[in-house]
Amino acid sequence: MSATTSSDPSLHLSFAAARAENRAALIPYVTAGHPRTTDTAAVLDALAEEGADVIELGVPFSDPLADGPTIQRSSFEAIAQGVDVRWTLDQLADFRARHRTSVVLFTYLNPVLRHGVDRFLADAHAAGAQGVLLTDLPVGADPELEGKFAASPLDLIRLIAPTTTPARMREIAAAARGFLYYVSRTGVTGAQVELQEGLAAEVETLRAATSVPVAVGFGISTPEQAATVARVADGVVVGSALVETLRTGGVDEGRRFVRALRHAVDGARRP
Ligand SMILES: O=P(O)(O)OC[C@@H](O)[C@@H](O)c1c[nH]c2ccccc12
Repeated sequence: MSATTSSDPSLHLSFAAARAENRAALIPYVTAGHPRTTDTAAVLDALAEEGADVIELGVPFSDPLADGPTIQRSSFEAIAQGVDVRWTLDQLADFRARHRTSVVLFTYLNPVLRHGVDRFLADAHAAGAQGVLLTDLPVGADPELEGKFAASPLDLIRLIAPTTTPARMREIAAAARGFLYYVSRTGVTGAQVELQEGLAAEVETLRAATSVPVAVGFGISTPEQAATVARVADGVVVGSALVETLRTGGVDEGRRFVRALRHAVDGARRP
């Protein structure tokens, strides 16, 4: 395992750099191996080159319960091409040799357990990941497993939903590392048209409860929506809309979409 130095990428530094420029961090999500395994290196390069602050890289899983149709489909197509934890980490290591953009691995508990938790933590760190988001590991659900993450250099990213009670919210906010992910609406991932009313107030409440930045995701599909969220949150996550653009338009269209998101988020500077 490589030793961590102060010049290594970190989620803290990525958000601090965005904050210093008075802008929100842009966090695109892509599924590893999608649309084609041969696209992944170019997709990741395009995200970094177009100014992603943090990349959320999905390790496809066969039962993606939290995902809507677009990301489910991308996961099934990637799995059909043989994509797994090992392959994804190899792609990440390859990317890390070229770019310093922070990377959060997104997956479910099952692929991590299959790979072996200790081995996953060591391999993900060695490949150059800064964080891990496991949608089916709620705070306090498995203290032993969570302890292993806490002892590792990787930040375990926690999710908060509009349905999370205030008491539970404080618990999660206190346990947060790297950043807090506020799910801006109930349901599964996927592009939608209207953003939840009252988002600004929800994000303010969260920011007051935690020492880490608050990123918002779920249903942000256009540059205009990204700009709206960028005015109130520390980070903006865009998944399904980008995955769909990559599927229909390939890497070039995906790159143009991220450029448009970046431009919109930069134009939404906060007071
Ligand atoms: O796809 P959307 O609606 O843009 O939402 C972000 C999202 O895809 C990404 O963060 C993500 C992918 N799968 C998830 C599962 C749970 C929480 C978050 C995610």
